[in-house]
Amino acid sequence: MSSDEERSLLAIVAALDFREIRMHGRTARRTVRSFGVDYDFESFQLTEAEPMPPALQQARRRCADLAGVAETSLAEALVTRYPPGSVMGWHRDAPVFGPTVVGLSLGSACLMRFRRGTAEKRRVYEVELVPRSAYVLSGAARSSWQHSIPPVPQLRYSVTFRQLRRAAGWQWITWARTPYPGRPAACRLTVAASSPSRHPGPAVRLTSGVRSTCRRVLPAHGAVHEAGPT
Ligand SMILES: O=C(O)CCC(=O)C(=O)O
Ligand SMILES: [Fe+2]
Repeated sequence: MSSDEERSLLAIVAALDFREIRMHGRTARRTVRSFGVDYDFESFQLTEAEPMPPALQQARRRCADLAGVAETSLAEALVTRYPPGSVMGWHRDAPVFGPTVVGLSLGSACLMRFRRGTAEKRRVYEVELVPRSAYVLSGAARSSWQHSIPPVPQLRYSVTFRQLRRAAGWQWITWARTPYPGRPAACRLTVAASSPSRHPGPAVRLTSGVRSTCRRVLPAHGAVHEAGPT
């Protein structure tokens, strides 16, 4: 995406009416706005949201091309506003969403961290997300690795495009009630066949089309906690 394209998309995104997120009884510092589908972080419920404005549909087209999926399969656009110092805690995207997630970064750079494994064996990797770039999370990077955003240095926006695991009907709402440990078999990952020691990091495809292996960071750097309502 060019600087001009980013500027015009930012003008639209920055003017959106963002809403607060309450998770585990606390209000996160980042705020969000959903299009297409709305996901409630506390009740794990999906509801229909208003359609994406044309500028987001255009961005979705580019992101769908990058990921090699049909643009209409990216049913949700979640716009997140990160004020300086705000974070996104460790998570995997809910199993109600499909196998491919595409994220677009706007405004300023941040890191995205990845981890998996139990505490003593845990490895943490990170990639830099530069503004105007997009990343694709699929395979194990989507389903097995957790990801987080450590405190962002400056105001940043992201647009996360996600598929619904079941496009038709509303049966998947019951899946959304099942948090990760008990997620249905259909949500299991396609783990890369490569040996974990040779390819230890998650394969995250960035805009360049290069499958980059993330840089490993010390486990101590992996802690990202939701900041309080300050
Ligand atoms: O800010 C980002 O790009 C990460 C967004 C994310 O992880 C999510 O929306 O689930
Ligand atoms: Fe995520």
